[in-house]
Amino acid sequence: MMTALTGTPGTGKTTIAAIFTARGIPVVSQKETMGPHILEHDADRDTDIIDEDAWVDAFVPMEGIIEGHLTHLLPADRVVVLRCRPDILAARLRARGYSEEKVQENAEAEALDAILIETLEVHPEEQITVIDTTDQSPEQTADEIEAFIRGDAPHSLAVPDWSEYLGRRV
Ligand SMILES: Nc1ncnc2c1ncn2[C@@H]1O[C@H](COP(=O)(O)OP(=O)(O)O)[C@@H](O)[C@H]1O
Repeated sequence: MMTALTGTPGTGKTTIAAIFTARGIPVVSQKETMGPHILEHDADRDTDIIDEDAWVDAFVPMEGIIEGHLTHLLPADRVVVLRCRPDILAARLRARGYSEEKVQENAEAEALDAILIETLEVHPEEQITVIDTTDQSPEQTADEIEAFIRGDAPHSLAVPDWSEYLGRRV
């Protein structure tokens, strides 16, 4: 079974991956699988542009967890969408040294439910669970994800309403 761990940058994917690794549950990062599909490096945005369709088409489904903000596009059996309230997300990204432009862009995408909407276009609802990390510890989030993967917790599509953050700086 393959589980995709996705979410807007700053929602906690890397932090959760580190917790799983420490617990002896290996996590593969999407970056490790994208090498052959990098088209160019966008120096201004410090990010690689990848051929997403070619990456998805070539992806050989694996056992375990794959982490990254595009992994919901993969043929995963389950998808965990991490969420974070836009103003808290902005604070996390600023602490990481992101430019203000990238902070606002990601906070807006989170307020718009952008990744969740994409996930719903690719996967049936029962494969998807949404976890709001705003007010909980990374350990708690990792516990919830483990329970969902084991089949001990039902999926949840409880979507927070962050529309008040739309169209304004956070
Ligand atoms: N419940 C939580 N789950 C995951 N990360 C959290 C949580 N609460 C706070 N954080 C913090 O949010 C930040 C998330 O950053 P990171 O894991 O790099 O996100 P991503 O990989 O999604 O870009 C970290 O500083 C982490 O400590």
